[in-house]
Amino acid sequence: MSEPIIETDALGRDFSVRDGLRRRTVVAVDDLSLRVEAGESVGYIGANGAGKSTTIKMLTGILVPTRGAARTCGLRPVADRRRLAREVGVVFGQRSQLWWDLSVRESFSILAAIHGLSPERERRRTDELVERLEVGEFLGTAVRQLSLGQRMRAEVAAALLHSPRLVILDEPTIGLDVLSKQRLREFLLAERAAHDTTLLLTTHDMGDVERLCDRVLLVDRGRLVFDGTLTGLSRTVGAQRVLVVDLAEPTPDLAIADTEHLGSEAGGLRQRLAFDPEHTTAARVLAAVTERVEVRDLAVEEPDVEDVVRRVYSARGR
Ligand SMILES: Nc1ncnc2c1ncn2[C@@H]1O[C@H](COP(=O)(O)OP(=O)(O)OP(=O)(O)O)[C@@H](O)[C@H]1O
Repeated sequence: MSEPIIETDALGRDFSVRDGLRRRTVVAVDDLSLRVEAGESVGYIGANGAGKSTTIKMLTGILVPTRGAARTCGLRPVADRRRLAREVGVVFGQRSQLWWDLSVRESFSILAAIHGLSPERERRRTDELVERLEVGEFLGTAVRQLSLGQRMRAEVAAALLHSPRLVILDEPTIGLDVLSKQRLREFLLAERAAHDTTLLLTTHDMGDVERLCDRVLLVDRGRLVFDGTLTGLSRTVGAQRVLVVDLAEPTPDLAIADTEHLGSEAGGLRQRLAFDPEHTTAARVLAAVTERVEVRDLAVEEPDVEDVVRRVYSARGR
């Protein structure tokens, strides 16, 4: 087997925090052992404070581990941090890595210089990313004047300019509208297909995980509690789906076998019914509803990551 892109062995990190007059140790990450192969796309998920950012910081050499070891792209993240920067691209959804007062084009040129790209490679790669991320129309605009969607496209292009083998994205689609999310996801999929790029992303958006990731790692209180596919994760907790029905007339709360009534809106014109896909199907629930009342419209909502995570946590006695 070829060398993994990420490999950790019992990795851990503690923080000492002030608690009144005393100091207390917070175990942010503990006993984390995992292996991510080249070309994989992995969703790293967990509730707020589970330890995702701390893991990413250790993998990229920003934080020194308290215990254990990590290798990223075959390098030691802290000791080889400068070499590692050439292999990894990082995108933070909530923090800009671009120069606020410079234009997007100028930011790209500086990054190309930092990474030591030849003029030819810089031109080719910039052209490719500008076209595929549709950045051209605002290349000359100062970063601070961009909309969130434009800025995220510019951030992603900047992080990928040096063609990193590993791209780490921390909440890449947060705050984006549906269309911008979709375009960003399509781009990432195409980039992965074209260059066999490895993706590691943290997100609270199920859509990101569903569309982009073939593997999910779930952390709880710093520990890895699940490693597998999204379907496998949903199955472990019997994740629910929700059928939303718009009815022809106001209707009292529907009581349908194998469903849980989650709520009604507009005096019963819209109702939400949760069901477990292991026990019934959307079609069967819909059939039972249409026996009682005329259905005008419907939608099936997938469980979101938060919901799945909550269920895993409650199954673990939290
Ligand atoms: N610099 C720090 N000093 C003290 N405690 C910290 C520090 N960084 C993180 N922690 C603590 O470590 C734990 C894990 O935090 P971390 O930011 O890694 O979680 P996260 O999963 O990324 O959360 P979020 O989804 O909110 O970003 C939390 O309890 C957090 O308060």
